[in-house]
Amino acid sequence: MAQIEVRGVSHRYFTMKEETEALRNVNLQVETGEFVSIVGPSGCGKSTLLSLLAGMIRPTQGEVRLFGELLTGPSRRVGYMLQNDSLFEWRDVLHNVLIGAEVRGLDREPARRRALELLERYGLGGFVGHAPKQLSGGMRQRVALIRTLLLDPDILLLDEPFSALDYQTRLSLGDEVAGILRDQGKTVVLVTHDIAEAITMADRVVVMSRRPATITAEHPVRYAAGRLPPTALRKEPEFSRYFNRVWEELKDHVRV
Ligand SMILES: Nc1ncnc2c1ncn2[C@@H]1O[C@H](COP(=O)(O)OP(=O)(O)OP(=O)(O)O)[C@@H](O)[C@H]1O
Repeated sequence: MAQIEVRGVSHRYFTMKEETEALRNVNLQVETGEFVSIVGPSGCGKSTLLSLLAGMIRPTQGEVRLFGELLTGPSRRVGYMLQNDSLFEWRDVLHNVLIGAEVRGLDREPARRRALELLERYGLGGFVGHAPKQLSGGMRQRVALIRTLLLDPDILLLDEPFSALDYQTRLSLGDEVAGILRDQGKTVVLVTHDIAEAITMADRVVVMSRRPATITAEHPVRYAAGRLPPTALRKEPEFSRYFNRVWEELKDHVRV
């Protein structure tokens, strides 16, 4: 059984002024432990698809099933990470990581121990008492990821988590995050504009059309499978083959 099942999903937004058809008949299955990237032209409906998976909105048509059950609202088994790290500036790193646990009312001491363990394990052990503003952009995103991991979700939804960062930081954080997520064995759905990032991080790349978006192609990335960090995969001979294949698929949907 697939962990995520999107069946015949269409979504329209209604405002006072207009109606926007964001998604049309989207079908997608993601297996347990799989890492799927979603690429598509700007404004096509990628974030809408993630919001549906997060249970924050309901589809106008079709259904989303997680773990075999119809999704009717946010699930505790799903973590969501956005482009903006949304750290609270007045809380130190540890207390930012603990925020979700507090909201959920988890026991303080075990949560604190696990937070410290994760911070240590992923290179932030020396920054526990720092304020977010004392950290680099890449470190802040790592804190945001650890905050999400603390709640131990089975599924992680990542919406352009690196796009606010400069290119070098983006590359090295991509390596770190890919390593952390493989290490944690999570099911991941990553939305990105960056084809290279999509190919080198995921087991499968899903291409969406322009709005109303549907899935036009899926490319299993057979050479990756967590074998090497994303930056090393960029140097592999198969990389450009996958890149061109995805770009060929995508370019007709991109308007300049
Ligand atoms: N809350 C909303 N109300 C009305 N329209 C919306 C809402 N959210 C998104 N839309 C519209 O739905 C369409 C799809 O938006 P969405 O944010 O899902 O696209 P995207 O592919 O994630 O965009 P980007 O590539 O810019 O991040 C866009 O036309 C957007 O303006």
